Amino acid sequence: MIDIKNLSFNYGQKQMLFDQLNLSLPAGHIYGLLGKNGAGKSTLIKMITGLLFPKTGQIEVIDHVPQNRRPDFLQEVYLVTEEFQLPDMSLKRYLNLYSSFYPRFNHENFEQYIQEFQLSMDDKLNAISYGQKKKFLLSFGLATNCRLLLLDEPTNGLDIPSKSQFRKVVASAIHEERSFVISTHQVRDMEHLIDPIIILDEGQIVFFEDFESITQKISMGKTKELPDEGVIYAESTFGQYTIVTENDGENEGNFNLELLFNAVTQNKEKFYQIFNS
Ligand SMILES: Nc1ncnc2c1ncn2[C@@H]1O[C@H](COP(=O)(O)OP(=O)(O)OP(=O)(O)O)[C@@H](O)[C@H]1O
Repeated sequence: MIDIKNLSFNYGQKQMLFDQLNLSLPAGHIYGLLGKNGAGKSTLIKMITGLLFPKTGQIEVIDHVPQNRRPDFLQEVYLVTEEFQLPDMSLKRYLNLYSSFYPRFNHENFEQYIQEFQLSMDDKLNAISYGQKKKFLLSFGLATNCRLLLLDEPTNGLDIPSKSQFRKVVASAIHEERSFVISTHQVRDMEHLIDPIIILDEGQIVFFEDFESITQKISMGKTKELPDEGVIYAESTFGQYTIVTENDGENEGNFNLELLFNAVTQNKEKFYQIFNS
């Protein structure tokens, strides 16, 4: 669905943000795109949707070159950005105007989603809160039935109950012809939703693994004493250590996405070795 080859990109005269980046994302998954501030997640998403163009290399998305921005590409891609502006009109009017750009827009689903998020068709888009606007955009994006949905920090601004509603509606909307890419720092909101996990660091994809292979190859746990050997990464918290070790095959173990992210970004070579041996 997304094929990126040897992508290089920099803003203006700045140093390279991506240097020969390669990434291939088949359909049917909810990809989690993680990275530190400034790693380039939003930039990569903009390139996938054709809002920014590569300096060198190729990007192919749903058999299209995104930068051509052809209508038959745009009707298959929906991007919910972190910051956005909505026109001064009701949900109903917005729906009447914009749903026709998406040939498979499902009005019934849209109504289910906004009901789930406790919005009303008569709500005015400029008279609802940031979190409510976000819920509206998520509902609209999911209901487009487009093949690629990109969500940049989708749970920012959502209250606690809405985060689980978000997980529920997103999980219900994925199928094998569709892909979602979710870029986020809110890793706790995404546990058990995003799979595979992609980590972008210093211009490269440093980690790209599915949940099954992660839990097969590494385990996470707590201990009072740090073992002499076998620890890939450790964090000290409240008088004990949370550790990541190679899985010896006996451990079912807990899974903690935040710990995985910290471990990978601090010990890239070791993770590369474990997952590529
Ligand atoms: N319009 C721009 N002009 C110049 N530099 C930019 C522009 N937009 C982003 N950058 C720079 O590119 C780098 C990547 O930015 P980007 O927003 O893609 O990162 P990110 O991973 O999404 O960060 P965050 O997690 O903070 O949202 C940063 O160093 C940023 O300063």
